[in-house]
Amino acid sequence: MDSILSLSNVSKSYGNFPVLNDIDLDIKKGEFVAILGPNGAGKTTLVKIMSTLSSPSEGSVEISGHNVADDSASVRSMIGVISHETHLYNDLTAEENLRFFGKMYGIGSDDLENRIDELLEQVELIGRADDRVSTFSRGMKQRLSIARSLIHEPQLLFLDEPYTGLDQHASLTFDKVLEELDPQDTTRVMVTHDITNTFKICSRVLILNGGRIVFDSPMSDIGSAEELKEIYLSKVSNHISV
Ligand SMILES: Nc1ncnc2c1ncn2[C@@H]1O[C@H](COP(=O)(O)OP(=O)(O)OP(=O)(O)O)[C@@H](O)[C@H]1O
Repeated sequence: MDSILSLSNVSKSYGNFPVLNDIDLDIKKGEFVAILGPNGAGKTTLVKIMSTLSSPSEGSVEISGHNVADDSASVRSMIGVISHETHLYNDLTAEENLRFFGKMYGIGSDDLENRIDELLEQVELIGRADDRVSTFSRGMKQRLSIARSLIHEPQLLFLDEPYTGLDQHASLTFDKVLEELDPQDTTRVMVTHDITNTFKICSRVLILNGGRIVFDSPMSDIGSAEELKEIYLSKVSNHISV
């Protein structure tokens, strides 16, 4: 399998405070990688560095062979990010938001209109297409933000606690959206605290603790969600999270 994302000796400090320590990581095309870890382990910082939103203090990141520091513009068109921040315009309708982001990515008009309809169907907001985002609940904004992140069919999708704010039905809908992405077209990296769901949907699991990767395994080597929970506790129990 081809590598889509490589980190070499990545470290990050805020002032004198080290958050990530010497991370080496290679993610192959088609993988669905979960990043687990206690509060303050450095998960969001790692995803921000992977997705060009933050720079490492040391080391380098490559996406599809492009060095992120030298070529962030071409890299950004290949990636999508779903995080706590929805990056939506409140004064625009759902459809106008998606049209705005689609145009920003240079998607042609006919393709874009079809894509907007398809995504609004998928996240079950087609009935609210013409309503302003300011009238949406938090969960609805999160669902629209999921559609926004997929508008340009990114090769690499970063998800930082994407279930935040979603009710049970919306979470299941979102699982379906993720499942429907062709793994060969979209590699996924997800920060989450939900071990049971991670076991169900991810193909590889990393555990981050104290700014280091303390566990990295294909999910197929782990027998059950219970076993993954035990592994998690054994890997984080000796460390105090900050
Ligand atoms: N902009 C910043 N300036 C200073 N310190 C920061 C900044 N962002 C994060 N940190 C610190 O870096 C450490 C790691 O934070 P990070 O958000 O990456 O953790 P996390 O594993 O995602 O945690 P959580 O599970 O709570 O979301 C924490 O100690 C945090 O206080």
